[in-house]
Amino acid sequence: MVHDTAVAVSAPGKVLLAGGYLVLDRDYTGLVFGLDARIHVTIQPIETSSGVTLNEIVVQSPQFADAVWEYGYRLTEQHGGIQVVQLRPCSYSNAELNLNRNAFIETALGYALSYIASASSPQISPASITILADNDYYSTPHALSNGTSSASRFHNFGVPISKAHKTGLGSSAALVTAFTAALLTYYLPSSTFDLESEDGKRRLHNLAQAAHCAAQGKVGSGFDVASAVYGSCLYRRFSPCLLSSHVEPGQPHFGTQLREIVNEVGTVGAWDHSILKNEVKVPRGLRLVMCDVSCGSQTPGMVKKVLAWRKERADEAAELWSRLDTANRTLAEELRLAAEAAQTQADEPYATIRASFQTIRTLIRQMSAKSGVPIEPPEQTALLDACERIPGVLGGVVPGAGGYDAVSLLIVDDQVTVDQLEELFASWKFGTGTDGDVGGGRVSMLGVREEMQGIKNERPRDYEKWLS
Ligand SMILES: Nc1ncnc2c1ncn2[C@@H]1O[C@H](COP(=O)(O)OP(=O)(O)OP(=O)(O)O)[C@@H](O)[C@H]1O
Ligand SMILES: C[C@@](O)(CCOP(=O)(O)O)CC(=O)O
Repeated sequence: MVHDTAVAVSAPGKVLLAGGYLVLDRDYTGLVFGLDARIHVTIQPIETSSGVTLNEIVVQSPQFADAVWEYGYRLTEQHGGIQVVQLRPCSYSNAELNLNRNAFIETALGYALSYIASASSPQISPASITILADNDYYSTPHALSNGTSSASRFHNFGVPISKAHKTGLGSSAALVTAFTAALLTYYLPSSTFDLESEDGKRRLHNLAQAAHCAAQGKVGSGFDVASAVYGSCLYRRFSPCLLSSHVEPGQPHFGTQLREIVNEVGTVGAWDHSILKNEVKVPRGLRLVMCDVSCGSQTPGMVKKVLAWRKERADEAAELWSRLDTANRTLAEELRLAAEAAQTQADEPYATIRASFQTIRTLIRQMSAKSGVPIEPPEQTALLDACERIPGVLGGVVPGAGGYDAVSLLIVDDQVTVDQLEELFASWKFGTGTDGDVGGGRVSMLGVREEMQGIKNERPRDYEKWLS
């Protein structure tokens, strides 16, 4: 049963097609595509038959086992914001509760409620929140991901989230962004917050970045949250110091400081990130494809190692990054020009796009060799080379941080090309990687493609079947 006041919001996943590592530095941009795998969040009042209301917010993710989190909340003194505390269902022991914490949900809830209390009213009514993730965020049975199955739109994975194999589409960023947007829309009057407005999106972006960084315990570039809000874009990061100027949640003044940071007023002032949406296009008749290389973990500490190389060999790194940045921006530009051209080039269609992919890959392999980090390891080189031999594949890269997790391809959007890729993957055996735990995995195409739109208001009734 969906309540009249219910709110539903969805946010897309991401792929950083070009600009991995460079985007950590404000001198460079990242070419990020939103993906049409979304995380959907619905929020509605808790119905109590007895009329007794408790200060409780229940969050559930019904596709997973043990995925119910109950929170109590209270307004702290001296503008410390709203403190949320996970409640322990009677049947749980303390040990079990520790296992069941969800840092992304808990942090996003604390940050959003603190902002709401400071920006509007500290009266927070009890609510029930349901999270639903499109199936491609996690490795699923083959039939599900290629859409040939009649299975549920939101597959029941039947395992705890920690046991589900992620495909790297940025579930935590899409979750934090959709979750924050749903809370702001539900609790704030529409005169104070409107998701459709530029100002609403900007405040959502700032708040979701703050919560996501706090939950993951580090300040990354934020390209994933940016694309969850804005969809595909050319992204330049915010200065990390913007988020180091507030006290911890619950401490005096946290609520006020958070509101000032999000609203870009007070001592911190305006955020300096940039989002260029019009610079990013995919020509008609082409599409992005994501391939899940389910064959082992990514080497931990890749970012640390690349940055250590950059520090140690500053001149070498600066020269390489400058060439890589030019190649990345050229790819974005070539895509945009081809998308805006009235007709495709007759003789050698998309030759410049193909060349851009090749340049990027060459430079990434140089960065891999110089830094000793397997960004495009030999196994991925072999896979990408094989994909690129298919005529309808214009090019491919190891996206984001690279490694052994995934490849992204730009292909001609036709069945022949998809069939040829499926055929290639059916017999492809991924080789053994350098860190010992990689090998023998299969490659599969996810059912996702690029998505231009970011955060979106949805109709709560569309999720009725999955709400308890
Ligand atoms: N459907 C979901 N329901 C509730 N929490 C989820 C859900 N999906 C992801 N999460 C939260 O996000 C965490 C995974 O986030 P993490 O940043 O490790 O991965 P990711 O964002 O998917 O990966 P990547 O950055 O490689 O794209 C989970 O441990 C869980 O806390
Ligand atoms: C290496 C980095 O630039 C990209 C990581 O991307 P992904 O999580 O592999 O999609 C890190 C960052 O931008 O925060």
